[in-house]
Amino acid sequence: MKVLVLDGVAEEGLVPFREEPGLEIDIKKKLTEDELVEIIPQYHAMIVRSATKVTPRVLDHANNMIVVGRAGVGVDNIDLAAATNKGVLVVNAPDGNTIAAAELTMAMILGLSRSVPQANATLRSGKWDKKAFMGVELRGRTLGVLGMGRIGSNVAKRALAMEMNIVAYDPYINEEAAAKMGVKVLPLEDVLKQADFLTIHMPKTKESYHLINEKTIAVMKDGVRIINCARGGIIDEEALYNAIKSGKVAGAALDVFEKEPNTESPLYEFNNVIMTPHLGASTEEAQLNVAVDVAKEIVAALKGEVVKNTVNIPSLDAKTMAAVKPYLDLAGRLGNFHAQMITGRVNKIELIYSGELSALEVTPITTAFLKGMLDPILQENVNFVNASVIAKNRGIEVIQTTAEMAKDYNNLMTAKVYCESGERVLAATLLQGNVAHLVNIDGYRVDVVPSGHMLVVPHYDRPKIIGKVGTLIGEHDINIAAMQVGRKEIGGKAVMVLTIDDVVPDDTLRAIAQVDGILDVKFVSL
Ligand SMILES: NC(=O)C1=CN([C@@H]2O[C@H](COP(=O)(O)OP(=O)(O)OC[C@H]3O[C@@H](n4cnc5c(N)ncnc54)[C@H](O)[C@@H]3O)[C@@H](O)[C@H]2O)C=CC1
Ligand SMILES: O=C(O)CCC(=O)C(=O)O
Repeated sequence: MKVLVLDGVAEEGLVPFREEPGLEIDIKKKLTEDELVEIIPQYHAMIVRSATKVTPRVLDHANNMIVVGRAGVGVDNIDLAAATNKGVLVVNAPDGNTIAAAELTMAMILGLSRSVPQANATLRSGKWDKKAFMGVELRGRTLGVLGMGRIGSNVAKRALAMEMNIVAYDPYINEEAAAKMGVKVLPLEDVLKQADFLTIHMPKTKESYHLINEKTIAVMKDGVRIINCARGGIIDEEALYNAIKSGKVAGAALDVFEKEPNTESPLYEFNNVIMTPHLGASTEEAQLNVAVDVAKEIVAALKGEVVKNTVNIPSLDAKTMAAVKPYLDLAGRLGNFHAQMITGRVNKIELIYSGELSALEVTPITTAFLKGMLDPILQENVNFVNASVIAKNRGIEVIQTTAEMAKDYNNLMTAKVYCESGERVLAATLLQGNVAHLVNIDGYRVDVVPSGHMLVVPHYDRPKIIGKVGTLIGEHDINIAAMQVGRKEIGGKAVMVLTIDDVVPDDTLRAIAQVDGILDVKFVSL
């Protein structure tokens, strides 16, 4: 398999690739979208930092791509919807550069409070100008933190050591944990009102785009200083320009910009604005950390192992993964079995998880069912990443419910598929040794290991029918390995499941279907 490494990801961090036999690494600096589109089909994985834009067009050509890794936190340069649709897993390395970004933020806060870069520049131009650089102390001043995640909380911790008061806004934060740290969580407006320094540490999303704008700046204290080491676009740069010009904002420190690279901006006009070229993660330690972390994740993804930091599918910890893993195979088989039993458009899928299963994280099991069912039906590549999206895009309603009791079983997965030709129900359980057993077909009890070639034959429960089917199969030299009949009442409808050693030719299937008393015949191969 081939891995493409872009954007100057630290080469010394790529050890996990070099230790993996059969992986080839291509390291390239910067490619245009056209260049990327041309070479991308040959790669199975790719690592980027923030410079490369992984656009829908790039992904559209990434026909062998399994995983895209971001050596860092922010994945706003990767089109997640396009990656998911294409079935490409996106992983990041969210922990490795936290301290680097938090320390740059502290440098920005201190730089703003004491005008270090400006004083340095003035001195170098030959002026000993003490009067121009009267600073302010941080001790006793209030730092407003917007976004109290990994970086925000590390900034708060460091600012507390500088005896600042910390107020924070984060709608998704655990207030108790923040309070224990000595941070007061407040509504946005209160944080804006109280902050002497305001620092941003949230992702750029629809909600956070231009969160700092003319209106929110108007709420802030006169003389506030604003720091953004998170993402460009969270601050409306025009509104910031006007607020600095009017003196409302006493200073700003920006590591990130709405458009990057950014070498020209009206903000360059002001001496009280400090700007750095997206250096938050640029420490030797952070770059080594993120490269190692993302390379490990990519190796795991390529080997089909548990991946921790998935961005476009929910990640599972090792314990949860171990619990659900045997059911993924069962669900995949059940889905695939269904795909071969139904005819016509599927409208709705209802999955009921009973018994022990009801206590598990069942969403990945649902995904495994969808993959098992949709993969044989659709032309497009269906995998764990895109199975749910594909179902949704095709208007298939997927309902998953749980029930504590599973009647006669410790665990039972029941899959009801509603399609144009009606409703079909299959139920399966895991018995000893984690072996999947199909235990119900359309309400008829059976006990079949869903594997290999099978014939499912609904029929009337009358003498000679089973014998005729056996004869027809035998005439084609096909050996029957096992047979099961499920019926609800004597002489009513029944279902026969034959496990056979070979593929049954179409003309034999037609001959079986014509036997008097046979209602249908389906050949299922797993
Ligand atoms: N300048 C640079 O080189 C670097 C920038 N970053 C950026 O810093 C940001 C924060 O990174 P981490 O702390 O690692 O992420 P994180 O995911 O640990 O924390 C983000 C926090 O923001 C909160 N949040 C999300 N939407 C919000 C909203 N609308 N309002 C208020 N809070 C909101 C979340 O609840 C979370 O607690 C990211 O945008 C990341 O891309 C990260 C590393 C380096
Ligand atoms: O890779 C970098 O230099 C930037 C890191 C960053 O912005 C992030 O991790 O979100």
